[in-house]
This record gives sequence, C-alpha cells and structure tokens, in this order.
Amino acid sequence: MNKTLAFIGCGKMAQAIIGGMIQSGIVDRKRIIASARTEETRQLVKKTFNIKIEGDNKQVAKNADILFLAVKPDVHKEVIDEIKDYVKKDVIVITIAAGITLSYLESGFHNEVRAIRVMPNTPSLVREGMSVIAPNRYVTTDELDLVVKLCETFGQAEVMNEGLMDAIPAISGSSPAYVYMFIEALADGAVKQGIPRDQAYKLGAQAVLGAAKMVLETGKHPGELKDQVCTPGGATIEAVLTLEKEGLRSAVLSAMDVCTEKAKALANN
Ligand SMILES: NC(=O)C1=CN([C@@H]2O[C@H](COP(=O)(O)OP(=O)(O)OC[C@H]3O[C@@H](n4cnc5c(N)ncnc54)[C@H](OP(=O)(O)O)[C@@H]3O)[C@@H](O)[C@H]2O)C=CC1
Ligand SMILES: O=C(O)[C@@H]1CCC=N1
Repeated sequence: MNKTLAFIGCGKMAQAIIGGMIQSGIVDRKRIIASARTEETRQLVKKTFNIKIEGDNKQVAKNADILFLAVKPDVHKEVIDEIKDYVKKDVIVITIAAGITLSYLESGFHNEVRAIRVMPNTPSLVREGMSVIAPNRYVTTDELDLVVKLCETFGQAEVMNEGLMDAIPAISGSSPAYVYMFIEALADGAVKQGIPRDQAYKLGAQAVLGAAKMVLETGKHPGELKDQVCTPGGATIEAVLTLEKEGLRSAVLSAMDVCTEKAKALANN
C-alpha cells in the first residue's frame, strides 16, 4: 500500500478504522494522516495510534490519495467547501457518513470526481468490521479493488448498488449498538440469577460471537440453528416463547425502519 490515506474527522468511527488498519500490519501508520477539530482529539489520536494528525483540513486533503470524509453528515458541506480546491485531481473521495450520496459528493467536488460511499461499523477496531461499498461510475475496477482490499484489512467488505446504501446503517453500521444492548440484557439476566457481572459479560458476548460464527461458517439458516438449541420439552423453547410474546423480532424490525428513515434524512440537516 503506497497510497496516502487521509481522514478528515477522527472520531469514533475513523479511530476504529485506523486502529484496525494498523493492527492488520498491512497498512503502515506512516501512510495515514488525519485532521480533527479539537486539540483534545488530536492528542488522543496521536497518543493512541502515533499517526500524523493536525487541525488544518486543507493540508490533510492536499496530500491524500484516498480521502475519507469521517465527519458527521451535517459537517460535510462545510468541509467539502473548505478542501475542494486543494485535493489531487485523481483523489478517491470516500464518505463514511450515513445519508451522504454520491451525487452530493459529485456536486460538492466536481462532476467527475472518483467518489465512493462506504458504510463501516465500529468492530473495525478489532478487525471484525463490515464495510458496504458503493462507487460512482468514475471509479475504475482497479481503484475499487484497492478500496475493497483496504476495507478488508479491518474486516469484511461487500460491494452494493448505491440504491441500497440508505438501508445499510440499520443492518450493519448501527446494529452493533443493538447487539451491545442485547449483551447487556443477557448479563443483567445472569446477574439476576447470581452470576458475577464480569463473567456474565464474557458468557453473553461469547454466546453472541459463537452464534454469529455458526451462521457465517455453517451456512445454515438461523432458524435451523435455533431449533438445534431448543431441546423438545426443554428450557430454551420456554425462553423463545417469551421472546416471541414480548415482540423481540417486531421490535428489531421497527427499530430498523426508524433507523433507515433517519439515515436518509441526515444529509438534509
Ligand atoms: N460511530 C459509528 O458507529 C459509525 C459512524 N459512521 C459515520 O461516521 C461519521 C463520524 O461519526 P462518529 O465517528 O461516530 O462521530 P464523532 O463525533 O465521534 O467524530 C466526528 C469527528 O469529526 C471531527 N470534526 C468535526 N467538525 C470538523 C471539521 N470542521 N473539520 C475536521 N474535523 C471535524 C470531530 O473532531 P473533534 O473530535 O475534535 O470534535 C470528530 O473527530 C458520521 O458521518 C457517521 O454517520 C458510519 C458508520 C458507523
Ligand atoms: O448513528 C449514526 O448516525 C451513525 C451511522 C451508523 C452508525 N452510526
């Protein structure tokens, strides 16, 4: 990787990506530069990752071969206006923001800018991220391959049509938050039964990790895997009945609907 990777904005998501990339050993930290608004974040990022970070967005944009816009959606306009005249002609601009479209980037920079939407998630920090990638028509196959490989340094990557991108936060970008809530709830339930809290988090998290691996590695339908746990006349089916009565599935679907609507609206704030 002989490209300069630049991040405008270095908050929680950018830090997760940078952490995963460096941990992979594939991306040299010397190739990563970033900017953040406050001195507090700049010091934290410098201390944590030992990368070059500064307050001047233009300086960072100027040196970028691949430029990640990692600010919130409502800060994109101000940042793009600030840097658009400073980027290299063939820079690849990636937004990781929910709701920011490829046409938004094309109008902000210039009509033929190489633009990519990537929706990542925070497990990127431990190289178990999921990145969904949608390029515009000016991104070449080789450039897309490079970005896919880059995203694979911190997890899995899938290329999709832009038309699906607004639906990705709910299933992938935001969903770790729901899973953490589920793990917290599992731990609370265990603590209620007398299990020490630190062990309860380990048991709950490992169950989620193991179940996720079963879905990914056996290729079996989640319903079949659930059925294997439910011993006839046993304890699990009682828990399953209660979760159905309490509306676990419909709660998840409703949450994903509101998440998707909000993600679509974010760019207009
Ligand atoms: N968090 C997540 O799980 C995910 C987030 N995303 C997307 O990532 C983006 C960032 O989210 P997140 O990391 O959570 O948010 P944060 O608030 O943690 O990070 C935003 C960063 O932007 C910086 N910033 C703000 N204004 C400017 C500016 N004018 N110039 C340069 N930097 C600026 C902030 O600097 P400072 O820290 O100094 O204030 C901060 O580092 C969003 O667009 C979000 O949609 C996508 C997928 C998942
Ligand atoms: O909450 C948000 O808007 C961002 C997008 C996906 C995860 N975090």
